[in-house]
Amino acid sequence: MSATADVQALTTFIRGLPKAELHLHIEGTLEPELIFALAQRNGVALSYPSISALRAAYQFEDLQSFLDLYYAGASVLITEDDFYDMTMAYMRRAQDDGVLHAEIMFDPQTHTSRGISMATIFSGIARALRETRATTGITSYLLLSFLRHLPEEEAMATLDAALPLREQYQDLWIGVGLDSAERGNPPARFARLYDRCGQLGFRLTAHAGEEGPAAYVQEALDTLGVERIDHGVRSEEDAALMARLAAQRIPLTVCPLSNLKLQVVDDMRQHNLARMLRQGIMVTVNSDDPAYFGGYIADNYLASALSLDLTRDELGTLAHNSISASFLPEAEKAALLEKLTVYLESCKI
Ligand SMILES: Nc1ncnc2[nH]cnc12
Ligand SMILES: [Zn+2]
Repeated sequence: MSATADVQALTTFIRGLPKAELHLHIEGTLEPELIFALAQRNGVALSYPSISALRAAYQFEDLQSFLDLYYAGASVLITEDDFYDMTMAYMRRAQDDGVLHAEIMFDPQTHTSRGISMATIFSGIARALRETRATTGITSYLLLSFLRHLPEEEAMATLDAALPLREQYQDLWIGVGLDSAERGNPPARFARLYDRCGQLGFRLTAHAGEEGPAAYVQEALDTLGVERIDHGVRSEEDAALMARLAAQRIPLTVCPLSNLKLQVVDDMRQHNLARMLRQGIMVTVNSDDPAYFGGYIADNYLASALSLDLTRDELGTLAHNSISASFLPEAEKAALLEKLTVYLESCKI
């Protein structure tokens, strides 16, 4: 087979892999085309003259340089339909990439600070997720993410504003996360918030060890009590932590193209995804903010496979990990894992 045919076959294999996406910011799925369409619909002024000029600005030197554009892009989201359209666009892409279950983060503070109501945000996103579940069978959960560059009191107020909606969205809103600028904003600043969220029965995740040190991963586990770490790639700097992650099977939701675009790694061939996988760490592959980082989940699998020489068995393990590390009930996990087994068997014939 030619190299091109090889890549095509690999792409088809990856797209067909039944998988879960566990680290995805819905605001990070806003493609420039949709940003411009929504800006026009809502009369929002943008600082870029054209779609191509905006796309050309997607050159980031670190997390903060990305976040500045990401928050600016989210300013076009005003109405319930805007949140619906954004979410539907992502779910269509996820379906094309073989995603059977998605756990989606959203940042209410990015919107409530502009006067958008919590009800509008929930309603638009949830309508798209429920419609997708009904028409395709793809399931999804929502993780309400708090912005760590803002004070804990504001996160508490955000939780207070969202809680009255909990019952209405109990089929979707099952957990919380912590995102935004990591350096200088250690997890421990949100200990009281996480204590409260844990008591309320929410599943707990937090970004840690993306740009911040391995100590933040440890702190997210011990002080916040999270079950899953978003990113966690800098855990490798602490051998004892690595041993713990492996022994306790603590999932890391790794986002390879994000790490490349935000210069967490200089080259995909240096990414530690394969090393961690081969050390028995429960790594998963995800897209983070696909509209900004040049690829959805299948692109992340493919870039990792090509740069790190992942075998098809290893790609199967990554898909297996994604389902196992999800917050689905055990019976639903088992059903998805069965689909994965059948798929992998069918590829061997
Ligand atoms: N990769 C990332 N890290 C931290 N906060 C984010 N918000 C959206 N994407 C993020
Ligand atoms: Zn993220």
